[in-house]
Amino acid sequence: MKDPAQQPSPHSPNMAARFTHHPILATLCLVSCVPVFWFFLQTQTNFAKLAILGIELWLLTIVYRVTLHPLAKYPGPWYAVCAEFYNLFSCLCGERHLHFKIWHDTYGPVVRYAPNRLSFCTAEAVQAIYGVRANTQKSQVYNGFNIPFEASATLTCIDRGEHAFKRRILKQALEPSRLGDFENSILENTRVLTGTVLGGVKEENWSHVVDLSETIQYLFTDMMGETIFSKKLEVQTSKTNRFIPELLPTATAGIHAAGHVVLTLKLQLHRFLFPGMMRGVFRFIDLSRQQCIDRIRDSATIPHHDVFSSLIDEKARQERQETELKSHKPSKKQYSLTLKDLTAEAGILMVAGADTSATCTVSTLFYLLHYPDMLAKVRTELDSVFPPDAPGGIENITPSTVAKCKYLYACIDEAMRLSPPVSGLLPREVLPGGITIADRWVIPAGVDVGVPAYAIHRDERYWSAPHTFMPERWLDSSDKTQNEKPDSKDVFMPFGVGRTICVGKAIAYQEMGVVLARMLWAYDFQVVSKEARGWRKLYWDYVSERQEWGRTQENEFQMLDVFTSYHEGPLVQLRKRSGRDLQ
Ligand code: HEM
Repeated sequence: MKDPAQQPSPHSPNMAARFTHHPILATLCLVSCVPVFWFFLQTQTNFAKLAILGIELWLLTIVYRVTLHPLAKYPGPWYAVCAEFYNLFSCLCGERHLHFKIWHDTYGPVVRYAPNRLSFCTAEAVQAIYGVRANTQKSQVYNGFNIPFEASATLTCIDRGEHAFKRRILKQALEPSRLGDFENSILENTRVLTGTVLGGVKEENWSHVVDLSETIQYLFTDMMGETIFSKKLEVQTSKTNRFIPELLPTATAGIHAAGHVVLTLKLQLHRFLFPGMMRGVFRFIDLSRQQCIDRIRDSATIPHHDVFSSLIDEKARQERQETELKSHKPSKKQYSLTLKDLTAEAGILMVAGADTSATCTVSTLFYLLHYPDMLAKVRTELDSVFPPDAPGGIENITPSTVAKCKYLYACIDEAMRLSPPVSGLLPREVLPGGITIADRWVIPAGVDVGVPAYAIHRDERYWSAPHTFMPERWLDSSDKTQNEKPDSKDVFMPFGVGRTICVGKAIAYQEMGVVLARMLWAYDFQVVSKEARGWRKLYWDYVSERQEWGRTQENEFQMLDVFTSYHEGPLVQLRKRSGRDLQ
C-alpha cells in the first residue's frame, strides 16, 4: 500500500482550482456538447430529442464527477468513480471485501469507490468515522433495509435520536447480566446438534460427509429463533423453516445493493427489476411479522426472558403513557414502537445474530482444521479444562465454564480478524460541518465514508504476518510464542466501533464458545479433499479457477460478501474422540 504521506492532500479549496486540474476532460466535455446540440436540432421526434438530452446529461454528469466534483482529487478506479453501477455490481457479486483490499493496495489509504463515497484504510479513520463523537450518521444505504420493512430496526436506523432510543431497549435485553437467561437455549440447541444431527457419528469409523457451513447455520438459526422470540424454528431437524437461512444471503445482498440506489426503492422499481429476489424478501418479512404477532399474542404464557420481551414491555409502556398523557403535549421528541418496527427488528436480528455468529464459528473451525498445531493447542486446553474422564462429559461445557478457555477465544478472534463476518464497509454519511481525518483529509457533509474491515484486518502496517492464522497475537505477552511485532488491536472491528457497536457481542461470544468447545472436544475432523469430493463442487472451486487475489490461497476461508457473509463447506467427516461421553 502507498504511504499516506506520499498521497497528495486531495481537498481542493474551490471549484476553479479543481477545474484546472482536469483541463483536457473539461474542454472535451464542453466540445462534446456541440455535436450533440447539432443532432438535437436535426432530430424530428420528441422521443429522440429526449434520448439525446438524457445521454448528454449523463455524459456531463460523468465528466463533472471526474473533474469538478468535491471528491475528484481522490484516487480510485475510473469505472467506479464515473457511476454507481460498479458499486452495485460489487455488492451483488460477493467480491466486495476483496475489491476494497485490492484497491487500497493499489491506490493507498483513501479510495474513491463510487461517485460520492470514500473508503479509508487507516486507524485514525476508524475513530473519526465511527467513534462515539464522530460527526456522522448511518448512510442512506441502510434505507435499502428500511424501505421493504416500512420501518427501521436498531441496526438500520439512520436518525441518531431514534437509533439511541431503539438501541437502549436492545442493550437492556442483551446486557451481560442477562446472559444467563439465554444459557438454556444455547445448550438445548447444541445438544440437538451433537445428539440428533451428528448422533450417528461413532468412534470406530469416519462419518458421512457433513457441510459445516450448512450445519452450523441451521444451529444458529434455531438459537436465534429462541433467543429473539422464544420460537422453536427446528431448522436443524425439519425442512419446514430451512428457507429462512437459505434465502437470507440473496435477500441481504439484494437489499444492500438496492440501498445504493435508494431512488429505485422509493419508486418501487425493485419489484420489477429483481422480482425473484424480492419475493424472497417479502416472504421473509411476512414470516417476521407473523412471529411478532404470535409472540405478542402469547406474551402472557411465554417466560419473560427473550429479546422480544424487552421490546413488548417498551411498547406496552408507550401505550400506557399515551393514554395517561393524552391531554399533555410531550416535552421531548417521542419515538414509537409499532408492529412494523417490531417486524423490522425481528427480521434484522435474525440476519445480524444468526448469520454472523455462524460465519465466525465455521471460519474458526476451518482455520483450526488447516493449522494442525493450533488445533492441537486448543485440544490440549479443552482437555485440561474438561477432562474426558470427568463425570458429566460434554455437559460440563457450559457458557460459564468455557470462559476459562483463553486459547479457544484467541482462535475465535483470530478467525474474525482474517474473515470478519461483516467483511465489507459499513457506510456512514458525513453530517453538516464535515469531518477531518488525521488532520489531513477534510470531508464535506453528504459524502459517504467508511473503513472496510477485511482490508484493515489484513493491513501489514497494523498486523504482523497479516495473512497468517496466529491466535497467539491475542494472548497476554507471557503466552505469546511466535508473535514479535505488536499488533494494532484498535483497528480490529468485526463488531463495528463506537456508537453503533454490536449489542449482541457478549451473547455471540458465549454461543460460539460453547458450540466450538463442544465440537472440538467431542470429535475428530477429516477435511474431504477436492478430489475426494467428486461431483460436489463448492463455489470457491469455481472462483479459484479465476486466479484472483484472495481466492487462490489454500488456507483462506472463502466467503462471499453479501453485507454479512455467504460460505460453503468445509466438507468434513467426523469421528467421535475416544472416551468422550456425549450423553
Ligand atoms: C460473531 C457475531 C457477530 C458479529 C461479527 C456482529 C457484527 C456486527 C457489526 C459489524 C455491527 C455493526 C453494524 C453497523 O454498524 O451497520 C453489528 C451491529 C449489531 N448487531 Fe451484531 N454481530 C454479531 C452477533 C450479533 C448477535 C448474536 C446479535 C443479536 C442477538 C447482534 C445484534 C446486533 C444489533 C442489534 C446491531 C445494531 C447495533 C446498533 O446499530 O446500535 N449481533 N453487529
